[in-house]
Parts: sequence; C-alpha cells; structure tokens
Amino acid sequence: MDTLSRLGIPLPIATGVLGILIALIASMGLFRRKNQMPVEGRTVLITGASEGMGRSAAVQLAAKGANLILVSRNIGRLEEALADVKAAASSPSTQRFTYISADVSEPDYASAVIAEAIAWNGGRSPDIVWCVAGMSTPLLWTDDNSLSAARRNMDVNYFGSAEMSRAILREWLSPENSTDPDSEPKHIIFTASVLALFAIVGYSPYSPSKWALRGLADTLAMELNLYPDNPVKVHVVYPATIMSPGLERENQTKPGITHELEKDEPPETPDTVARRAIEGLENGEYFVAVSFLGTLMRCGVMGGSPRNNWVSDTLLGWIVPIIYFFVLRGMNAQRGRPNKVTKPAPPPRGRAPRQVAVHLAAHEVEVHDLADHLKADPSSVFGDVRMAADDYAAAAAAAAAMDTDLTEDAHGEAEPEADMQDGHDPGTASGLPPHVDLTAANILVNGGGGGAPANAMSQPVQDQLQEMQQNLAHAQHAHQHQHQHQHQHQHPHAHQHQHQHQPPAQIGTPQGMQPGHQSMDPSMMKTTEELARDSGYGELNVESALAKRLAREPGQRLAQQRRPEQTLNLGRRSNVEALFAHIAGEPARVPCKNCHKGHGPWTSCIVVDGQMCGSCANCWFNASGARCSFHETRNPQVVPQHSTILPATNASLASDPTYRFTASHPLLQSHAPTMGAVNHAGTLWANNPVLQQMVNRAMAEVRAADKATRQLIQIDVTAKQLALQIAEYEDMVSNQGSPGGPVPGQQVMGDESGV
Ligand SMILES: NC(=O)C1=CN([C@@H]2O[C@H](COP(=O)(O)OP(=O)(O)OC[C@H]3O[C@@H](n4cnc5c(N)ncnc54)[C@H](OP(=O)(O)O)[C@@H]3O)[C@@H](O)[C@H]2O)C=CC1
Ligand SMILES: CCCCCCCCCCCCCCCC(=O)[C@@H](N)CO
Repeated sequence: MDTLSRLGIPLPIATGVLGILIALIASMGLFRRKNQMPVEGRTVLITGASEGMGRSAAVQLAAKGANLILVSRNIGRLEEALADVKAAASSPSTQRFTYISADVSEPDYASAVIAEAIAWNGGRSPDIVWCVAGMSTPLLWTDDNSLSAARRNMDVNYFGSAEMSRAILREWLSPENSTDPDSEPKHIIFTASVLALFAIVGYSPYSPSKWALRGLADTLAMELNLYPDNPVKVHVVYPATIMSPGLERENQTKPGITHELEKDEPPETPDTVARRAIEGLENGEYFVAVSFLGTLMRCGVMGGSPRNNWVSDTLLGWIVPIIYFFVLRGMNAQRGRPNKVTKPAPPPRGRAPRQVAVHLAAHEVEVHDLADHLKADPSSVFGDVRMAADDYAAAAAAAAAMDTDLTEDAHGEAEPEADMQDGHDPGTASGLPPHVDLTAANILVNGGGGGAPANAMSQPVQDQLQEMQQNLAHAQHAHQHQHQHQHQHQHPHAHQHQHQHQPPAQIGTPQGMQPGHQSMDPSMMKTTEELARDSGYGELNVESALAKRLAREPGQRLAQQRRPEQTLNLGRRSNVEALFAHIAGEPARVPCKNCHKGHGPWTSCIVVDGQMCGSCANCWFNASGARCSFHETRNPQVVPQHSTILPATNASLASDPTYRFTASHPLLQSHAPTMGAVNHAGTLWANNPVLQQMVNRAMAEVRAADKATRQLIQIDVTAKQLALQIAEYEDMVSNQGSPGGPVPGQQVMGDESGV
C-alpha cells in the first residue's frame, strides 16, 4: 500500500485492476473444473474423419477411449483412417470402430447415416457428433465460377453440417431419449473457421458458409433450452489455417493476395488443431478458438452469442476494437489492383527497377512454392488456362486478320530484357524461363480480371501459353512484313521503324497463320475519308492540312454518333478534322472527362497523337478542344499500340520493368485462372482500348466488305478456328504422355478431393 500511495495510484483503482487481473486469470481456466466432454466409453461420430483435422480428432479421441464412427466419401481413405484410429485405441479390446461412406452435400444424407450408426451401436445413438467435413474454394467474387463455388461450399460446409445436426437432434431430443437432466450431455460440434469471425479477400465463396454455421449454432443453443430433460451442448470450432490435404486443394484456386494476408496466422498441423479443439471442448467452451488470434477474433464478434466466460470474453471484447482500429486500416487499404469491373490499370510507369527487383526478391520463395505445387498437380488449373489460351490465340488470329499495325509500336523502345536490373530476372523468379514474356498472362490480368498466374502455372500450361505467344509473334511478324509494304508507300519514313523490330523466335508456323493470306490484303483497308462516307457523312470539304492528311490515312473505325438523329455541322473546317480524327485516331486509354460524361458527337474518346492540341476528337468538334481534359499539356492519352495486351515481339514491354512487375507480381498473379476470358468478352472489351480497337477494325472491315469479301473473311476465320483446334488436339496428345498431364475435359474446380 505504501508503494502504491507513493506512486500516486489511488487505492480503488489499484484494487479494481487487481480484481480484473485475478478475474481474467481465473476465467482463463487456471482453476478449471472437471472435463466437460468425457469420451471414454462413449460413441463419437465424426464427418470428414478420413483426412486432415477430422482424422486427427478421431485418432486423439480413440486414444481417450472413445468408440468411433468415421464418415466421409472415399472408402479407401476411410479404411486407412480406420486403421490409424484402431492403432490409437487406449483399450482395443473394448473400443469399437467403424466407418460409413456418405456425401454430406447430398440432400437427406444424414438420417440414413444416423440410422446406420444407431444400428451399428446396438440401438443407441452416438453421444457426440462432430461435423468436420468441409471444403474451400477461394476465389475473387467477380471471378468466373465463384457463384457455383459458393453454392458448393454452402452445400458441403453449411448444409452438410446443418442436416447432420438436425438428424441427430431429432434422435437426441425425442421424448423416448429423455434422461436425468444431470446426466452427461450429448454434444453437437460444428467446424467453422476463423474466417467466420474475420473475413479476408478471396474467401467470398467460403466464409458465408461458415458464418452461416455460427447463426445456426446460436439459434440451436437457445432452442436446446426447450429440452431440459435431454441435455445437449452445441459448440463451434474456429480453426485458422490447417496444413491438411484440403489446404493443398484450396491453394490451387487461392488468389495471391489471400496467400499474402493469411500469412498473419501461421498454419498448424491437423494434430495440433484437433488437440486444441478437444481441449476447448473439454473446457466446456461454446465457441472454441484454437489460437490466440482466433480468441481475439471470437471475442470481437460475440454479439448475442452465448459466452464461454462472461468476464474474459467481455474484457477481451473491449480490447479487440482497439486492435482492429490498426489492423483494419492496413487490411482495407487500397491495393491498386484494377479488376475487371473497375478501370484498367494506369500505365505502369514510375517504379524504380531497383524497387521492383527488391519486391520480387521478397516474393521469390512463395512464388516458387506455388509453382512447385502446381507442377505436382498441373491438371488442377489446366483446363481454364487452356480456355484462356484459346481466347488468347483467337485474339491473336483476330489481330493478324484485322491488319494490325505493328510498325507504329516500336517508338523509342529499348532492347528486350533491358529491365533485368540487378541481375534479377522476374521471369526466372516466377519459375518461368526468362524469355517467356508474361504479357500472355497479362491479357487476363488487365482484361480478364482473373489473372492467369504466370507464376502459378504448371509447366505444360506455361509451355502452351508460350507457344501461343510465339505463334502470335510469328503471325504478327509475317503480317508486319507485309504491312510494311503498305506503309512504305504511305509514309516515306516507315522503313525507319524496321530496324527496331526484333525478329520473333522462329517456331513452327501454325497453319492458318501463314503470312500473306487472304484477309490481310492491305487493299481491303479503307481510307479515313471512305469510312467517313460509309459512316453516313456525304461529301465533305477537306480543307485543312490535318484533314487532308487524315483523309488519306487508313481508317480505324466507322464514326458512330451518340445521337444518330443529330445533324452535325460539317461546314466548319475543324469539325471535319474532328470527324477524320475520330475515324483515324487511337482510343484514349481512359476517356477524357467530357467523353466519360457522354458529351461530344461520337461514341468513343479518340485522340491523334500530337494533333488537336492534345484534345480528343469529340472535344475538338465545335469547341476546338477547349474543354477537353487532355487539352494542351495535359497528357495526351494515346494508347501505346498493342503493348498493353499483345505480346511484345520486339522490345516494347520487355523494356519496361514495371510492366514485368505488374505481370509477375505474386499478388496479382498467383491466382488460379479459373476465369476463362470467354465469359468476359464483354468486360474485356469495355476495359481494354486495344481490344476495342481490334473489334472496331473488325467491324469496319466487315461493314466495308462486299458479299464476296465477307464470305472470304468467313472462310479465313473458320480455317483459323480449325487450325487452333488441331493445334489444341496435338498439344493434348503430347501432354497426355507426361505423368500428371491434363486430361481432356477434366473438371477443374469441381471437386475438392478428386474422388
Ligand atoms: N484447412 C484449413 O486451412 C482450414 C479448414 N477448416 C475447416 O476444418 C475442417 C477440416 O479441414 P481440413 O483438415 O482441411 O480437412 P480436409 O479438407 O483435409 O479433409 C476434409 C475431410 O472431409 C471429407 N469430405 C469432404 N467433402 C465431403 C463430402 N462432400 N462428404 C463427406 N465428406 C467430405 C473428406 O473426405 P472425402 O474426400 O473422402 O469425402 C475429408 O475426410 C473443414 O470443415 C474445413 O472447412 C477451417 C479452417 C481452416
Ligand atoms: C484481432 C484480430 C486481428 C486480425 C488479424 C488478421 C489476420 C488474418 C488471418 C486470416 C487467417 C485465415 C485462415 C484461413 C483458414 C481457412 O478457413 C481457410 N484455409 C479455408 O479452409
């Protein structure tokens, strides 16, 4: 007391603090009473008992003298688990063990399982039922398949447990099973996850299925009070990461960002998690957390749930918001990753190569791990990558067919691999051969939102993408060759570009991509003036130098008015310029503010590099660009042609270290490509000006073509599709030879255990 008063701490406060400390220590179980869930001589039914935590729990309960009924689907694994359980029995002569094969996602599975269990158990129901069977399919919510994954997760995790609890409660709570209220209670145990207490990005298909279990358990806890003569306890276990076969499976679709975030809670072995869970159950806990963070998270969400201990749960519940104040601000910070429903990434400039290399070095290990994992089981992701690759090839063929102008995209570009500063090759870091350009994957990152993970790709997939890419490079090269002729008579200086093109790797040219084929005939391209006419604008006064120049240039698109009924004043010189610029120019990466708001006569925001004071064609019309957010020095927003999505046949992307960074960064990339670009054609198109341009050109070409030419285009496209299909088939045949190679039509995401 002397010391306290000398320190100036008032007695009531000191006593209060001391009281709280004693209460905390007492409540945290130092003075525990008896085991609240004895199992010796009792019968425990565990679903999901053949692998992971369920199997560990079964083994540990056998060691404590329980009889066990193991439930899961795969009989082979059940038999192995049964052998382990038998070996662990504390009194093998009296304990009994069996298994029942059942799929917990099947409607009405549970009553049959319980009936079989009761029959095996001499007419008595099991005393403890622990629902462990579960699965997880991490994905981003906007990914393909996330909704079907969510339904599947719900069927297995929620309904699988919900049905079992109902079937067993109907037994336990029936009047014939009434007992002395003081007899040992029965136990129904659900297995959720800390993700039912704290959500992190990537688990949207999964977390709700576990949150739902919490809602059910709270409700049951109250409902069970209606049966004082049939004592039953309900529990929910909240594991964090368990190093189980299930974890390996879920990692196949896990986004990189999710891997990153969940590192904060280190994985535990199934044995450890099962042991801590059983300890919690024996302590009589309702919500059983198996780690310190889990305990904090649990106390952070208590709401109206029954408490394990009013004192410690409440005190910790006051502290957790303070922790969250710091944790959540960090976790919810903007991550700068565009997705397919938001905007495409701004041009990735400005990050020093040094920083990039350091960042990559930091991620190297996990990237390798993932790559290794996928090497072991490439089939898991193969199908969708293949799908994506198909689209890629189709886009490639389309690009070739649409007379892609490659002579423009070499401006000021350095040698390939110029970004390999510090001797640190991101390509190597990601487990790819250094010469593989990651742009092939990037088409999916920027456009598909799914992000074919270059570093998460199995070798055959990498090979395939690489091949696609080289094919495209080849086609482009061949095409470019041909295109240069056209350019040379149009632009006397065109040849200056030529030396900047690196010849692409000479891989076998696929059929259908032969140089010089029909639809690439440059004579089919219409001039801007012709396309203006095709767009419905009659004879125009072409007076200004800019208009004259643009009039002769190959047109890129038809001009489409936002309001087709409107008649535009084309008597004005600058308005003719605007029209031609709109037809001949390039789409802005991001529309100017006016176009974004829907102003201006035409439907897209088009710029011509170095012209119209930087403003777009729409803003040039009638207003000479005055209101354009691109006006004057405000960043002309021309899209670097093709460099955003098409693979660099020359130096274009390789020279930009930040570009590589984007493409190979694990946060963006180690995300299984379950999202075939097919289903995202709409969003790809919307987000990607280069694709828009590609399609615009195709539209212009097709619109401008007469019947016979359209037939030829049709034949050309069909021939390419056939060629792609044949190439695909050849790949498949050659891949089948390799162990673990993909099988045609293999289900990718579907089932968790490959039963
Ligand atoms: N691994 C983790 O990081 C975490 C897991 N959890 C949860 O903990 C529990 C155990 O996880 P974990 O140790 O990883 O388990 P595993 O995924 O390794 O094993 C799952 C078990 O459930 C069975 N199972 C899966 N689906 C079904 C089904 N439809 N019908 C019947 N049985 C099924 C499996 O057997 P079979 O295939 O033969 O049917 C297997 O025995 C799960 O509920 C999981 O959601 C919670 C937090 C973290
Ligand atoms: C006070 C609280 C502080 C919060 C810190 C945040 C740390 C986040 C850790 C998240 C761990 C996720 C484990 C996933 C387990 C799981 O269920 C999946 N593997 C699916 O099976």
